[in-house]
Amino acid sequence: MTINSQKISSREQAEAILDKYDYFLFDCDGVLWLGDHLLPHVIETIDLLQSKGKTVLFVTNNSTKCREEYTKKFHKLGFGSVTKEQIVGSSYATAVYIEKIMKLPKDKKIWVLGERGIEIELQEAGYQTLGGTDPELNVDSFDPEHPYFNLDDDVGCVVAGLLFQVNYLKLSLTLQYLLKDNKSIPFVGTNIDSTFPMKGKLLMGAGSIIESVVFASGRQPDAVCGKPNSGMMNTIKAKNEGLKANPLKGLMIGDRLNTDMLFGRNGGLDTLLVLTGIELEQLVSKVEQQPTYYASKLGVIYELTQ
Ligand SMILES: C[C@H](OP(=O)(O)O)C(=O)O
Ligand SMILES: [Mg+2]
Repeated sequence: MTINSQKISSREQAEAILDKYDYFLFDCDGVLWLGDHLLPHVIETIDLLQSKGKTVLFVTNNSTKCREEYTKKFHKLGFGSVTKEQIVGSSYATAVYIEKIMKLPKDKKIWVLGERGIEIELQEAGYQTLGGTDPELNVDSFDPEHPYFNLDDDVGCVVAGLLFQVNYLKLSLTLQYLLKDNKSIPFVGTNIDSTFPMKGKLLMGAGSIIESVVFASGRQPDAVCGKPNSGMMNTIKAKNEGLKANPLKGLMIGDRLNTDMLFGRNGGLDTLLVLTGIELEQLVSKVEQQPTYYASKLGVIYELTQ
């Protein structure tokens, strides 16, 4: 297959990108950073865009942090001016979905298989969460008599996402709620990423955690809210009228084809794949739907324009 995607490797190409787009949507893991390791010249690239008056948004599928915690991470890593309003995470997208689309009544509780980010966003939306990071669940040995096995009849939704503190009890309790009431409690996933990029390694992604309870319960999630779900794009467009009116003024930058690139394309935006995370250059020519552009890393936009 031929490559239709344009590789960003000259000053003219980088400047053309700066001229053409008003909205820059950035994926985070694999684009800006790998864990706490900042990728080269990303701060300079973001500063360059902001100095030109571009709208810069951060759209991450990583549900382990809420928007508030991401703001702190941005500041700690040296992105001085980033605000909570610029961040859209899959944990926030999940809370928006449950509140606005599913319209789960606020007196219902939500069982969480995941980290703090999910709990905080759901609590900010007005829901009481169960499970999640409750220290009661961090046990070394499995006890089928654990009090949590007295299932709470007020649980009206199960949310599953990326979990670092995985254990048998948390997975088995999630299974109980997925099977409860003839499998009728709504089941929502944060995102489908099979893997998670860490410096030089591929780790387990949220999708792989979710798949374990999918397999055990024989159920598929009723919704998965992160990229490429269009609900997340609609949330962004609702707050950015110019992007809604003219999606081609937007560029989605990411490191994964089946989430970031699909999300941008489905939203009507152009796309830029960077090769610092999940995908390798050889793949660009092999996929049917190629990104509009690709680049070795995000920082080339800054480097080529200096
Ligand atoms: C890796 C991904 O985060 P993102 O790349 O969307 O920031 C995820 O947490 O599954
Ligand atoms: Mg990524």
